[in-house]
Amino acid sequence: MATVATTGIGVGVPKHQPHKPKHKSLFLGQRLRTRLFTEAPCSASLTFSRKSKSFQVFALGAEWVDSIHNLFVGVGVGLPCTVMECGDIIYRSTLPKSNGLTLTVPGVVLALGALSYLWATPGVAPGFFDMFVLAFVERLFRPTYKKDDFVLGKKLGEGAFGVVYRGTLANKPSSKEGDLVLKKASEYGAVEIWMNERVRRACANSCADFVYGFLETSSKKGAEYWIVWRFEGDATLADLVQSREFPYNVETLILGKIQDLPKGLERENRIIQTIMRQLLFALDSLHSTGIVHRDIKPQNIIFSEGSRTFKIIDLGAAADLRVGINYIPKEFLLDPRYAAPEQYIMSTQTPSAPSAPVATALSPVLWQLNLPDRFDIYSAGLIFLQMAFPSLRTDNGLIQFNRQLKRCDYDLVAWRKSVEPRCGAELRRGFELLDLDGGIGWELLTSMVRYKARQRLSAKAALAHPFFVREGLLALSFMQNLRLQLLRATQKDYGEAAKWIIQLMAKSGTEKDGGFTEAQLQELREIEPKKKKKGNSQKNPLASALKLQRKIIKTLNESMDELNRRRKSLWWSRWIPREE
Ligand SMILES: Nc1ncnc2c1ncn2[C@@H]1O[C@H](COP(=O)(O)OP(=O)(O)OP(=O)(O)O)[C@@H](O)[C@H]1O
Repeated sequence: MATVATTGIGVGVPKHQPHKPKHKSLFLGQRLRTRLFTEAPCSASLTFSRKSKSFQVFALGAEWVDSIHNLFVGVGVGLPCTVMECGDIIYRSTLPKSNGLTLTVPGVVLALGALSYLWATPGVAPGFFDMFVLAFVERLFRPTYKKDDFVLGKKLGEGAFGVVYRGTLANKPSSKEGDLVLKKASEYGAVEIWMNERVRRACANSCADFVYGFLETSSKKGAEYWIVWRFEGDATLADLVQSREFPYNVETLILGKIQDLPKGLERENRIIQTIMRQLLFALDSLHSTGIVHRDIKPQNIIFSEGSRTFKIIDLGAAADLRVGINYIPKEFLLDPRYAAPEQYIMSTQTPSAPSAPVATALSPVLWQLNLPDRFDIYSAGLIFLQMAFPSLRTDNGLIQFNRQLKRCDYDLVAWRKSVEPRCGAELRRGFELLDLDGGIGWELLTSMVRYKARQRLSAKAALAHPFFVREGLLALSFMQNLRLQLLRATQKDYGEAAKWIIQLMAKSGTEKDGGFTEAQLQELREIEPKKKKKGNSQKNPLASALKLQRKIIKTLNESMDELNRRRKSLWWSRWIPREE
């Protein structure tokens, strides 16, 4: 029996027929059957007459299996006979022998396209595997805890959403394993537990070592989330940066000893490079799994004494864009000192994430449209600046810098031009540090701190930047130079090009042929920003209608957001363990 597989695009008689039937009626019958076999997406045994009836029943049943088979084999892109050997359906001996899969170029391209979509950031396929296999297995094997298993110690910090304590396991008070950090959190604790669980499975080394999280409800205190980590160390990057010894104090921590090198810019630059590399590495791992932190600042970067690296803490404001958790385009919980100018990680035009499977399926598209990871990159860039310029390490210094940068339209080069001629010794030293090795540090910094998210480097691209290659700009190899050129090319904003094309379209439009004429485009432009003018809406009924329409859409969006938020908080918070 020969197997024929089609998607049903091709219809009709096979292209080559070495043996035509002698009778017309027989020929028509043959056409009908060919049609049937080629139009239905099925595997068919091309046997004659009586058998074909029983085959039709089988064909319906096998339809699903075959549609998947067809997708990957790629048959059906074109007419049937262009993608399969048809042979002659009357003389079975001329039919090709079944030889399993027939690979075609369009089929391979289609399959590769589908695979790369499924694996593109934030990763649809790894997401399904993580949620339905890894999470499940983890739940079966991990130890569970309840509040009474812990003894609370010294308070380490108190934020708007929780209190953090040092603590120990009640049954192992003096062991290293018992050295813990516990956070008692409000409703945002649920998000933090979700993010920590995701991170533990996807990139455990990037964030503080998460132990367990659970919900405790009591009639007295109501609902409380408890989140438990291993104690990583005493110092955050904020503590270390504030020291007069910075960056030499970090060198001792990372290497465990003092280097036998003279103190100076070169050595400081190396230490800052190491800190930035570790921070970007942690960010890259987070972003690759679809999580955007949204609160990157020195206070949330802890030095892990065990691994001698910097790790990220406090995932309470993070958004998981793989499944849409904590992603509400118009809502933000930001530290204004480190927040990127856009304030939102997703365009406010993007509706809130729909149900989890839909959000997951669309996540690569939304990620590419918004590049939400660039929000964290801006914050990391500010940390780089603070490390280079001691005067920006205080709150006041940073706030003042942010004001100056805003005045320069977030253009670091313009900021430098405005402050450098009259700057003091400290600021000058910072510029000198960044100008080492042909200014490669400054180049990286200006690629991270930019107004437009799309123009900022991703964490992965930043890690590939020549700043992290020891030789510096002048000693760059051909390949490194090529990589730098590529980085610069990908940083370019193509928004202007898009505007130019629209403009061109507008110019080519005429009243007769359709398209926008320049005059119409001008009209549209006038409706846009000047609608705030008094009395303008009365004069322009179209503008009033647009305003009303926008208001309705806004209200609808807000209600949908609210509904989504409620629905979302239902499905995933079921995964958070509760104290029995
Ligand atoms: N795993 C850890 N190991 C050691 N110390 C930790 C760990 N996690 C948190 N800390 C300490 O606890 C402090 C507060 O932690 P965290 O930032 O998570 O709490 P928070 O309530 O969100 O605080 P804030 O709102 O101020 O950011 C940190 O600054 C750090 O000093």
